[in-house]
Amino acid sequence: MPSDLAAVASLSSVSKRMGTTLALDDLSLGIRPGEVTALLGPNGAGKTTAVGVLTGRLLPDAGTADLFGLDPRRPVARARMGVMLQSASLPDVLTVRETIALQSGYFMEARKIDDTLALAGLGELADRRGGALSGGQSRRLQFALAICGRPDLLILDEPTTGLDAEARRGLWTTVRDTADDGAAVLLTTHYLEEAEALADRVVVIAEGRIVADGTTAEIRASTAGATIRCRTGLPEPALLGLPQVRRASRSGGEARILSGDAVATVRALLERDGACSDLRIEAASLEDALSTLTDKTLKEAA
Ligand SMILES: Nc1ncnc2c1ncn2[C@@H]1O[C@H](COP(=O)(O)OP(=O)(O)OP(=O)(O)O)[C@@H](O)[C@H]1O
Repeated sequence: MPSDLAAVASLSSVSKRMGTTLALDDLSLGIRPGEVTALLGPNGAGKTTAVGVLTGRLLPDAGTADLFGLDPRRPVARARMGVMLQSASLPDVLTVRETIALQSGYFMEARKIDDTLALAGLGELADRRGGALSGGQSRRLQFALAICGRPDLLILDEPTTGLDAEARRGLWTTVRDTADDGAAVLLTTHYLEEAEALADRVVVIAEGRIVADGTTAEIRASTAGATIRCRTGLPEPALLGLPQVRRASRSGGEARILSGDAVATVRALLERDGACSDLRIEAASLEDALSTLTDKTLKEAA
């Protein structure tokens, strides 16, 4: 449920250079309680860097980061946060239960170990040693470590990469429940279905800047358009030349056209190819909306 409460963590006009790349460019973002915020963007957009600054792992070159009103490097602020990064080393020799018990010991109000095991889908693996876990099972253990302390802020960097469909759905349920219980959740993801299923709010970034911020429906509407599919003999450049076309691709005999005005595009398409068949028009998907948004940024920057 979206909240009007003040942000528990925020970046204010943060810029951060990583090597030669300006990974964050004057970026401001607040994460609110009771809300799942999804950070979406293409590879290299700056998502992990934003998480790094928010969690105190990276220092901003300019601007400020704030975690529960404190510097994110302060242990007292970090104690209220659960984090699952893209990679983490887990103890090889401890069992899953022992690793969770060790981490839970740092928190005053940790969940019961059996509850954490169940929430992360690890009940049957409780006695397996860390070194014997598969990739997906290790991800589940990292998730367990992020949630075991009942954090007020849960940060998940691409949490479901490598998880099977059942584990992914289980994680979504726990993440949703965590936000419904009042915690703030920030997750980065490449999976649009994940943002659609989970997020109250989607923040799209490209080249270190925010290019859209709203619900998934708002983001789709902000690039209002339609996807046209049909069988046509027209080559890609001819499709791109039709009125209002933002992008076009062909696969086999089928063309897929993203248009800002489906009627104008289809009218011209039928004029140019009378043999066009199997014509279907759908509302643009979130994926189409995102590529339009991030493409636009790249073009404006060029
Ligand atoms: N340690 C580093 N040294 C040099 N450049 C870096 C470093 N870390 C990140 N970068 C660059 O900073 C930019 C932002 O990277 P970041 O990892 O934040 O992107 P991302 O949105 O998380 O990408 P992905 O979706 O691929 O995980 C990229 O161009 C990346 O190459």
